[in-house]
Amino acid sequence: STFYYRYHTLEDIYDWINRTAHDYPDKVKAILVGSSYEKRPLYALKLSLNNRPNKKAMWIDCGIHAREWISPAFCLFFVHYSLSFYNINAEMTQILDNMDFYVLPVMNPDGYKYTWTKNRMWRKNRSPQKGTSCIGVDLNRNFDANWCTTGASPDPCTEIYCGPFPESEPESQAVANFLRSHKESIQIYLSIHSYSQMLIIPYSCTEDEAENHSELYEMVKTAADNIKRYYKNIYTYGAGAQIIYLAPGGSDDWAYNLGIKYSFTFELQDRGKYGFLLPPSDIQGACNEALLAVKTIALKVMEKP
Ligand SMILES: Nc1ncc(C[C@H](C[SeH])C(=O)O)cc1Cl
Ligand SMILES: [Zn+2]
Ligand SMILES: [Zn+2]
Ligand SMILES: [Zn+2]
Ligand SMILES: [Zn+2]
Repeated sequence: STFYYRYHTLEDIYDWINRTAHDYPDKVKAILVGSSYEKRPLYALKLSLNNRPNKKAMWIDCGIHAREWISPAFCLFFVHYSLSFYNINAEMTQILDNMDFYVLPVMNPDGYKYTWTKNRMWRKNRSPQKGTSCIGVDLNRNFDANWCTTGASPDPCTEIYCGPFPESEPESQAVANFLRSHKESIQIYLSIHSYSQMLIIPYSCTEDEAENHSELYEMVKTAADNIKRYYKNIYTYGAGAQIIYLAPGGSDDWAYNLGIKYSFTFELQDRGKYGFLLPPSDIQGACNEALLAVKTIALKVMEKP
């Protein structure tokens, strides 16, 4: 169906979440992990296609930044692909027999709604701030990882506002709480963003190297090589502070420091031609590329002794 190759309103995504959980009651569970500032629910879908007990899990969040519409599109695509190709695609079957997935399709629903109704280029959440009419916190500067140092701003009127304190926002707090309470089973963290076609590993919040840097680097290099080989598209890869910018308070760095040693941020298509306004005709290609990177990383982690 063409459903997965179009962008969807927040309401349609909520309907899709409920329908998917309803249609696959023994494989998919909708977990309410929290709510947004404007009291919209934050649902994560737990995919468990093989009822082998105590499987490790991968966490994937989408839509932390409102204008990055390809991100939620990938989360929907990924859930659909997993359910449709289990016992059909060998690699996906191997992964799903070994690993559960937690997929949070829209981490910033208030912001996402706002991009459909008021301002397509909105990035932050929609929480009002004291002493100013400026709205919103950059949720990817609100996590407790070198919080609000160079690369974030204490000014609520900027796009990279870190918030009044770490985890000040209901959305970042919900994700941090869930990861804290599931850190024994969640082995891989992945946050989906756009644009610029990058596969980012820790750290972004400091120039220091992550302790398993060479292992993480090898994983994203292999993933980027696969994307080049199968889809003729170029993704750059490496530590955030090296390849994009020094920036603190990101979810991937925080998850890494929590102990989730396989932590990644993907920046999907494109490289600037359309940027955040990636046309629906490019959704399929962007999602296929991201899926290949997810498979590459999942298989590498499974191979680890
Ligand atoms: N830890 C991080 N990982 C990735 C990024 C890049 C995204 C790209 Se939109 C951002 O700027 O929030 C930023 C940070 Cl702070
Ligand atoms: Zn029913
Ligand atoms: Zn739980
Ligand atoms: Zn982003
Ligand atoms: Zn981005």
